Amino acid sequence: MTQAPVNVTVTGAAGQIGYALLFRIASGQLLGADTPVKLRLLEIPQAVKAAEGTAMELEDGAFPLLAGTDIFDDPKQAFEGANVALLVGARPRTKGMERGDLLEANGGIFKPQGEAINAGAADDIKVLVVGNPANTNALIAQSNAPDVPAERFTAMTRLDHNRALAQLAKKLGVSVADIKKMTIWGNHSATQYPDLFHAEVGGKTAAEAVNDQKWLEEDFIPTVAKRGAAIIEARGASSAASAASAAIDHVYTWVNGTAEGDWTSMAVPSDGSYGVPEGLISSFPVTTRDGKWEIVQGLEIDEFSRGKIDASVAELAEEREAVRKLGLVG
Ligand SMILES: NC(=O)C1=CN([C@@H]2O[C@H](COP(=O)(O)OP(=O)(O)OC[C@H]3O[C@@H](n4cnc5c(N)ncnc54)[C@H](O)[C@@H]3O)[C@@H](O)[C@H]2O)C=CC1
Ligand SMILES: O=C([O-])CC(=O)C(=O)O
Repeated sequence: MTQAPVNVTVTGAAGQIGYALLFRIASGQLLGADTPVKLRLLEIPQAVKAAEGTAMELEDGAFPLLAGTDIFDDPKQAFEGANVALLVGARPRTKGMERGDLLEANGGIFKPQGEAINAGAADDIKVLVVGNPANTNALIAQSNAPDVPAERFTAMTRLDHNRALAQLAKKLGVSVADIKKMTIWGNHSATQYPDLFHAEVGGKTAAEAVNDQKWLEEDFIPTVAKRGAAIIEARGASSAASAASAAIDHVYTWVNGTAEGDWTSMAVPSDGSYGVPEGLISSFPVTTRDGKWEIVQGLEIDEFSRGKIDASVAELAEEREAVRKLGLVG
């Protein structure tokens, strides 16, 4: 271990995603097998004891890369010196709810956390928001951290991206590793648009390889977009291990780069690309390199895709209006 440990702050550490996530971070899967990490866990006071139990188990894992675990119930302390922040802590939805129904309950969590990041995080801070509604919560945190470059705030659509890879691989009888350039556009909600017109499989676009517009429209898109609800229906609780796995993938790719000839999906602050209003945190195809992301430019968007992207972006604009009214963003 030659390098100084990277401070990783995880909120909602005693929750179900936290339980699946922390051990993978400690084992080196978030940042790489050569990077020691120091965990800073944030919980609400009532859940600190449970977080302490998880910290005991982390200790019992004897992870060579884990340089220590500290637990806080104060965001200011938890984000002090943070290099990476995973904002997971929020109420999950239950059967019959849409993620947007959580806006009021969860929105209030992300304003003080944005302020705490602004006040004390390290200069190279990278933030991933997982707590729902993830895109708009990321917008709230970002708007309350005016001294941190906006591009350091991202939200998670990697789980949707992974779901899209898995569904397509199953349909075509190929491995997920054979699929490149998958894109999720828009909001992490039922309006998201998983795009098969730019994804590639065996030298063709995925849409050509599937050659079945009815499946694409009536099966693939709704299956991916409503997978979270299907998991809640089956498990009685929302996705946890797959969400933790996607959070690991998101940060690992951000830090370590996308492969040549491929890209990933991340919800990032729009610069106006593809007609998405500036400032909305919307999912795009992105490449990453040297710890920075860039929106893939120049893709042709046909009428079908345009309609789908616009619908999801309109929902993001509505969510922004709603949190403006609640005084959570300027
Ligand atoms: N973006 C995505 O793809 C996904 C997002 N999610 C979302 O992630 C969030 C967490 O899900 P779970 O771990 O299943 O929920 P959970 O209820 O098991 O755990 C949430 C934890 O957050 C803590 N918490 C609440 N307010 C907090 C605050 N202000 N500061 C720190 N911690 C706080 C709670 O005490 C609890 O321990 C939910 O909003 C869920 O909808 C879940 C799956 C996928
Ligand atoms: O659906 C939910 O509420 C949890 C989530 O975000 C997902 O599984 O994609």
